[in-house]
Amino acid sequence: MASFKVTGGKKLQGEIIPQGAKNEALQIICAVLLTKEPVTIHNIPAIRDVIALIDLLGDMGVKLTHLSETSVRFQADDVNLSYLETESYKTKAASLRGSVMMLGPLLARFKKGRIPRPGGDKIGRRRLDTHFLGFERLGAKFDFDPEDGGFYKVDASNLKGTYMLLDEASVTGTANVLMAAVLAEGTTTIYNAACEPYLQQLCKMLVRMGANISGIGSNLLTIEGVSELNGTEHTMLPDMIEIGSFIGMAAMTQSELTIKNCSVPDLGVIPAVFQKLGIKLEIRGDDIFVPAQDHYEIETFIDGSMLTVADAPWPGFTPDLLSIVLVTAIQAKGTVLIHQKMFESRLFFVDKLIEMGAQIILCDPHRATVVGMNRHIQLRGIRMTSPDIRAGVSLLIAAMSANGVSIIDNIEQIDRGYQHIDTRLNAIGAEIIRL
Ligand SMILES: CC(=O)N[C@H]1[C@@H](OP(=O)(O)OP(=O)(O)OC[C@H]2O[C@@H](n3ccc(=O)[nH]c3=O)[C@H](O)[C@@H]2O)O[C@H](CO)[C@@H](O)[C@@H]1O
Ligand SMILES: C=C(OP(=O)(O)O)C(=O)O
Repeated sequence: MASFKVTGGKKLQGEIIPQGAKNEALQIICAVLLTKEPVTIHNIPAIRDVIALIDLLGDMGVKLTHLSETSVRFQADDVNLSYLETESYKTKAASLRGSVMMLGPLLARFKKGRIPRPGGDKIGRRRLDTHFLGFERLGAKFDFDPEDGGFYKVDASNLKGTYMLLDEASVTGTANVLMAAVLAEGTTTIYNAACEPYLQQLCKMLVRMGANISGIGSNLLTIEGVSELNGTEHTMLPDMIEIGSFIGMAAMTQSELTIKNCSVPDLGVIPAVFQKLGIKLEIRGDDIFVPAQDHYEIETFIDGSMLTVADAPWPGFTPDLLSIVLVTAIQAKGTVLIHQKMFESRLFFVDKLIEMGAQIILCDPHRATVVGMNRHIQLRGIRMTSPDIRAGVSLLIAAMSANGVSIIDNIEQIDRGYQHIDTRLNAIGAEIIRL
């Protein structure tokens, strides 16, 4: 288990380039299974989950050509389906959440698929019902017997397009069902589809491969099945969660930071939510400039009541940035209620922030009130463990703003989603040592 030793109180200065988007990469890389032709993908983030998924595809016989540090050509012309029966597949696929999205392409192209219960952040119950209900609507047979190796098995000898209303606007669920539907016979309509930029990017890539999809960007997707898809090239958007994390980091450390090439139109309400915390941002072309700010004051609602920041399916505010907003509010002036509606164990990390001196009341597993300290009291460095990716980075932000030295254990969690974060932040003034 690796750790970060963080010396707090260092200001950042300069420019940082966000990595390619983690959650987009996981969908896009699974989609290479849909064709036997080469698919070239650019701006791939060098993070643990993505590296693990690429390795897994390699083990399945997908040919990998590393064209540069961030570009890979994939060719799935000789996939070894018997690998799916092995212990190695089970262990590797179970190590990340994104692997579940191999199922849709496997069903579409090879008529069957299996996946162990996927990993990912332990942030509460993480159902897969939407995925399997969707596959069943397309005519697949689903089987899960915990006694039989713990695999979800799906058989789809004859996928047929249909109308379906998803039980939740699940991000990975929509991607999975969409990838199964593009090669199914006839018309599939997916209502209550998730429509994050990750999914919009996936749809655009599938269209370039020859798929027929309308309603892209909305919660109603219509797919006319085709019999084959061809190869393509795809470039990942910058990671909007990293961009939000850098905004929070700059504010908490009183740093002046330019976040480069943010693809601002794809950020939805993210900049506005940080602005509601009182943080000044300037959009300069496609960059976000965060000036050094000694103080920032949380807005109230129009009627004067306390601000609430809550997550919601896109175009609402992404749950993956709530932990960052929470930590950023610690040194604001004013009070904010953070309401994490989707996940039930994602706010427990606030106990570490409280130990550092933050004024936070955990109201229940879904809600925490942050009483901003307006820098009257500085956080103090402590030893802590990172429970999940976003809590991990929130703790890193807290440690970077604190007096003294902090140790953050279990930084493998951070590495799942943030590429070389220590090196990149040290280059602009942070003091983080990987132990
Ligand atoms: C690999 C990947 O892409 N992971 C992301 C993906 O996970 P993932 O696709 O696994 O998450 P889902 O979108 O399926 O659901 C996330 C949670 O939100 C709940 N839920 C979902 C939809 C809804 O309309 N109402 C609702 O309450 C679900 O019950 C679940 O607890 O989307 C999540 C929600 O944006 C993000 O946190 C994860 O980073
Ligand atoms: C929850 C997340 O990831 P995963 O779904 O991969 O666990 C995340 O990226 O914040």
